[in-house]
Amino acid sequence: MAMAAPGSVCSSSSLLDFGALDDPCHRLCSQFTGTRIRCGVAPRSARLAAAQRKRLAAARATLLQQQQQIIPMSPQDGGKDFVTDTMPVVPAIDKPGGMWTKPSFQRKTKIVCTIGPSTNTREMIWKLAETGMNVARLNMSHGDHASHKKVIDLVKEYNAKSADNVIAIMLDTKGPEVRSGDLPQPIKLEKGDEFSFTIKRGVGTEKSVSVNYDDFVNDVEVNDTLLVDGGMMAFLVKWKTSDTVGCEVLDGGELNSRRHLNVRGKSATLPSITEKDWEDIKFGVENEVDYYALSFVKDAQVVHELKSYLQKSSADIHIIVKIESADSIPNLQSIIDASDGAMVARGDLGAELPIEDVPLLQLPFSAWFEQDEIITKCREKGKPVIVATNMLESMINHPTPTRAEVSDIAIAVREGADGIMLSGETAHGKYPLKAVRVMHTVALRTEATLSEEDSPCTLGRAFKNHMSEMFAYHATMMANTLGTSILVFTRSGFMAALLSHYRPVGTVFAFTNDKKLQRRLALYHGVRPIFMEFSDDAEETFSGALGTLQNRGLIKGGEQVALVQSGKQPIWRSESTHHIQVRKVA
Ligand SMILES: Nc1ncnc2c1ncn2[C@@H]1O[C@H](COP(=O)(O)OP(=O)(O)O)[C@@H](O)[C@H]1O
Ligand SMILES: C=C(OP(=O)(O)O)C(=O)O
Repeated sequence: MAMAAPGSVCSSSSLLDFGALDDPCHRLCSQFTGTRIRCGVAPRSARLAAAQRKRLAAARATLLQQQQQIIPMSPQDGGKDFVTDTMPVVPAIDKPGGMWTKPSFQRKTKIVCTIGPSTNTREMIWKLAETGMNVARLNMSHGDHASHKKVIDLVKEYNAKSADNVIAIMLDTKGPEVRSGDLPQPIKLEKGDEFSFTIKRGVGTEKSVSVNYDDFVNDVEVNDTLLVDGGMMAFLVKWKTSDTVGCEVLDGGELNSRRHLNVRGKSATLPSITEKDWEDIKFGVENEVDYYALSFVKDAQVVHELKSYLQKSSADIHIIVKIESADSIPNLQSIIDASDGAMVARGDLGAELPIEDVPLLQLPFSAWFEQDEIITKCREKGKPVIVATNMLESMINHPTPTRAEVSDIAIAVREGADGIMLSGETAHGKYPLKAVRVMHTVALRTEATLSEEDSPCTLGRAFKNHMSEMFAYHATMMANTLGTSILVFTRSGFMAALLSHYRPVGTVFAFTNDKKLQRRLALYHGVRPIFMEFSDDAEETFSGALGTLQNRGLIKGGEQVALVQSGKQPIWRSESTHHIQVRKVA
């Protein structure tokens, strides 16, 4: 039975609609309606809670078993290594069209890969995608439009050819970042050496290099500490003139071309969206990217400005705000409210703030779930969060990660990040595929250890008022209890994002008739987006979706699945309808 929404009053018995009824299913779900409330409200009895925990553990064990069967392996990464030593791996299977294995859809935390010289070919884009990349990031601080266009076209070609995988494209703006200029060759500097940074163009000698930002000399004071690449090298400012800043080297090293420059504790006074950024944003509109990662956002105003530009351009591109500037911290909440998602850009953040503050700032992305206003926004909008930078830094040059890097990934997964990001590891590293595979495996392992209690707190004031949230919540609880996947049918992505936010144990298969939405959903935690044409007949759509999953080996006959249909744009009725069913796959 379906129910009318929003605003209609419903009894608990009308909440759930079972396509293929069976007794255990009925029993479990009726236990749920009205009683399965976490976040401060105790379960009905300890016995019930223990039974539920047991069921969840069993569901997780089954899922993990399935996941272990489909760990991807690229030909390049073939052979034994630490991953194969610890987990069963299915050998690569050659498929027509150069696809040699499926990525594991069941990893919930998504992997964002920066594309650069190591990976900007057709072969590498394919391999990254098949190894586990979910989002391809283009860093506009490097390369030109022609090289980024080539990558966009390759990702689109992959998406068009891949039967069951889709990659989102994220354009990361350069932003008001301060960088040193090009150098003919790297400069070696030692502690105590004198070196200067100048706003004069085209300087690149043993003693001085250009800086791309004219107000640099005004922003910097004598005795400031200047950091290169977040602290790889450090300089003490000793003097300045109208165009040059003279420094003494505190921590030496090798200075390469176009390196990040930060003044410890200060943000540059540049506008958040520079002229170059507007050019790049326009390029993103023309090439229909899925996300902008907006650099150095200091306040919500800049997000509104970009949104209104996108609206005028009729461009449906979501904005991920990069939190990387000291100035953004006091405005964190309004920035997040204005955005479609956020990135903890730890590189610049760790340079502008004391480095020991960075993990504390990463924390609020999960702690937000306990902060009323932000949890409400997250729940209503299901905004994704990406943790970025240095996650597998040592793998730029080495084939295995450090233990600390593995722990860093595990922490981000436990904190509930939607995405974890690779930068230099995939852009210019020696082992891009191995890095993706390590991320994949560590995320998968960590997710398998998380209990339902680690999911974000769910019930609050929005629950009482918002029909979609209530359905997303109950669908999650129901699917968790039964150990099922969830199928959601969505035209706007809203219900899929809500379900993702509730972090169900099983995969959320999000069926959509919109290819752009399909790509966008690739970033959302636990969501496996699948394109399908919807029929006017709901039953036809449902059986088509179940058939697709069965044909692809994603569900098996006899397995139960939960079906959820959003109320905003129902697939089979003209009036607004919400619907949850549990079905046994034929
Ligand atoms: N499109 C590109 N073209 C050339 N090099 C790139 C590109 N994207 C990334 N890189 C290289 O990979 C490094 C790491 O990527 P990322 O962390 O995104 O850059 P950065 O830290 O410089 O902002 C960059 O410093 C640059 O050397
Ligand atoms: C992701 C980051 O930004 P970018 O690499 O673009 O400087 C960062 O600073 O962590």
